[in-house]
Amino acid sequence: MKIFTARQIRECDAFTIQEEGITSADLMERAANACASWLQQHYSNHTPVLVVCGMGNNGGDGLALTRILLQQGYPARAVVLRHAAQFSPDAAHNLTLLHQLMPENIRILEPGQYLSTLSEDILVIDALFGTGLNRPLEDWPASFVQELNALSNTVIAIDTPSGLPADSLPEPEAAVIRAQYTLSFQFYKRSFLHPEAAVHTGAVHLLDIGLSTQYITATHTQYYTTGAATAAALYKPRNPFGHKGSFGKVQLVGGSYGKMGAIALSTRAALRSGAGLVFTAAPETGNTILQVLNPEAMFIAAGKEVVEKIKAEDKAVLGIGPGMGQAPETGAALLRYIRSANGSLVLDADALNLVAAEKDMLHLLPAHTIITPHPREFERLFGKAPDSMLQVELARANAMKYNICIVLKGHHTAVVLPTGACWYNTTGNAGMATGGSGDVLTGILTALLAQGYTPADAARLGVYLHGLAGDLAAAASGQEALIAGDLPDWLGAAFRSLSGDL
Ligand SMILES: NC(=O)C1=CN([C@@H]2O[C@H](COP(=O)(O)OP(=O)(O)OC[C@H]3O[C@@H](n4cnc5c(N)ncnc54)[C@H](OP(=O)(O)O)[C@@H]3O)[C@@H](O)[C@H]2O)[C@H](O)CC1
Ligand SMILES: [K+]
Repeated sequence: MKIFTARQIRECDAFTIQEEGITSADLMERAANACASWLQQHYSNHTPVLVVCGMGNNGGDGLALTRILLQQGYPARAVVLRHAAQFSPDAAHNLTLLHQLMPENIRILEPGQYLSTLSEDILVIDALFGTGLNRPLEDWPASFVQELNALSNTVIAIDTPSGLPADSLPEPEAAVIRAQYTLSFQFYKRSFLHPEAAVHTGAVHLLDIGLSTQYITATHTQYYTTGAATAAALYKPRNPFGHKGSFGKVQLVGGSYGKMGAIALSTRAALRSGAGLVFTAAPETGNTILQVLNPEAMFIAAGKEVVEKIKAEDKAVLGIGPGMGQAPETGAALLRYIRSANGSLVLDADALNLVAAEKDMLHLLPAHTIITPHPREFERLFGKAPDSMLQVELARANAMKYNICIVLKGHHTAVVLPTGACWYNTTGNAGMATGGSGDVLTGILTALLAQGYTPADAARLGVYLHGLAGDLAAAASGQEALIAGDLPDWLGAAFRSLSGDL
């Protein structure tokens, strides 16, 4: 799904209005009705609702919503902050309609006025500012938001939590609503996909308000989300006439004293991701444990106690790094391999730390190599960024510079392609923030490459499947109990969901 900027969303609104021959007030009515339906599904009409409105169109949505809720029997009230000289035309129109229906349920707050005490059972709807926010909140609106945040009431934000920009991240101390839910129209706003915003958005629900598909299809963006539809489109069902030679050869390289488990996890994940043949290349000391853990995989001695040589089996796709350690012999072996490599390749963990220590290696990476850093490994490779969105921008610059795919791991892992396109993943949960999760991802990605997926497709599909396996595992055993070893066991169900078979 495409992610648009606030400016593009405004254009999309205008395009839709023109295309359908409707008024902007009609579109606002549609938006307010979508919110009302969501609320109806989740809260009975005995729930007291306070809609806190601004004077722009976000406030207009809030005023229209108050009217619709009143018509549905909710005890709903609106307060409007007089933060500007005038209302937007559609907000003014909806203020009039609400006034005609229930004038006593509207209160206008003048600058410096705050809500007096609010009973805890009141559901607060935040319709102060949406995508029209054009600067950080200051003075009265800022302290008003801080005051709302201090209450224990449930807060539901309309379109965006007020104070949160759509296309950038706020300063850490900025006044931004903390909502339990955000009901956002049609699109993710880019900021929602970054961890700094999660505390403000709460759970995000996208409400379809029928914006123009023609505009959406024709409009360029470099930012996307990978959801179920994208993943299903990327998936290539297994050829029923295939044999083990048809599904590729995976060779996972890594392991060292005390870290054989990492490469064992990658191996298991590759086995569960459809690879025809899987080899584990690890130090000899790991032979017994690795063969016992994954009897389906073949063992290759890559050194005595540490990885000293990396040699690809015929036509194998390599995934290098899990548990590999950073011994000098290992670094030298990696450099030798990368100098000669020309096929698909995944680099993770210690392989990335070795590259970070010898940055010239970045220039030697075969085209479209997939690297899978977590934010700290990323920092060692490419330097620091002030926030996670600027870190993605740094990733885009480096993916284009080195012609590689960067899988920047996080809450919404960003898959950054050599074209500069960035795909935010939408599966996964905090239970997966546990040792070994990344090793599993390396196995999945390498197995998909071996089966002929392009690096861009393998990266997006692999990250999605990894997160979905985590979601299924967490649904079964809870996030706390989730361990990386559970993930390969849920890959089968994750794959099946791609063909609608779940
Ligand atoms: N996306 C859709 O499909 C639809 C969206 N709708 C809703 O419209 C808003 C966007 O409405 P817009 O009028 O463009 O903007 P806002 O209501 O978010 O805010 C504009 C007003 O806020 C003032 N402003 C902006 N920043 C600040 C600030 N930091 N402090 C104080 N005041 C601020 C601005 O005044 P200026 O001083 O800048 O002139 C405006 O008064 C979108 O989010 C949806 O909720 C439509 O209803 C339908 C479809
Ligand atoms: K809002």
